[in-house]
Amino acid sequence: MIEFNHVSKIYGKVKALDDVTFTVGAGSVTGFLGPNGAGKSTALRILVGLARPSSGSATVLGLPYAGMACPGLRVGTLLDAGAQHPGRTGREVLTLGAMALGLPRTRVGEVLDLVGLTERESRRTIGGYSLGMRQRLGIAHALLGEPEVLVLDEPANGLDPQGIHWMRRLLRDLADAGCAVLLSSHLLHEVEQAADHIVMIGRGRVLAQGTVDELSRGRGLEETFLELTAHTDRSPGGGASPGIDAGRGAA
Ligand SMILES: Nc1ncnc2c1ncn2[C@@H]1O[C@H](COP(=O)(O)OP(=O)(O)OP(=O)(O)O)[C@@H](O)[C@H]1O
Repeated sequence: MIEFNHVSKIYGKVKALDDVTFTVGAGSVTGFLGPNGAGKSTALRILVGLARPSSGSATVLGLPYAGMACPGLRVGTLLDAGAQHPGRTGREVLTLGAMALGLPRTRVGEVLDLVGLTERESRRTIGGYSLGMRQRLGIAHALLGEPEVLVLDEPANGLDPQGIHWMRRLLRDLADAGCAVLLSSHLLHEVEQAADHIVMIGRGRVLAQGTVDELSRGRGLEETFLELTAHTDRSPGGGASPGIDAGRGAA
């Protein structure tokens, strides 16, 4: 469904991604977990054709995203909920999206219901939306085409506890219906509760991957995450530790 095949990306002196290989299968919620600057957004941008890999390839449903006939119908994406036009109403954004995908306008009401935005909220301009409402709108937009694959970058940012619970349920239901969901986040507990598979990334490299149980190693995912990412900080003073087998788990 989603395949990263030895993807590397170099920006000047920064190796944002280094030989990243993993797969997200149908019917799975895969958490893409890593600290700030680990390379998560870069990987998702490459997946949906917004950036080119320096080497390797990323495909969705067996094809490069840019090579799909109408990717919006099969692949739902939410990369930056804050990037929506503040002067448009939520309903306008969704109506434009539905029209671009050749979908009936009735689909707008359906996705609004799915994400819990009311009719009244949908008629307000996005400039007045909370971040949580923008996230819901972004998810509604991603769901317009009833996609087989869903790619979400930090979708829980700004959601309150009820919102996070709702999103978890939604992603589970979508996966149970056969959707392949890739959920990028640096929020460990969000990913732990929403995902069945985890890919941990640090400093551009896959540090480990497997089921939540496999990576928890009987002591909790947080311990594994902290151990593997402790020395992968890209900020000043951070640096890779020779004690970490950065290739562990990479297929
Ligand atoms: N367009 C770019 N030009 C130069 N460097 C970039 C660019 N995009 C990303 N980088 C660098 O690549 C590295 C990975 O960044 P990326 O945004 O993919 O990480 P991330 O895991 O999504 O982080 P966060 O959780 O903070 O969003 C960082 O060192 C970042 O500064």
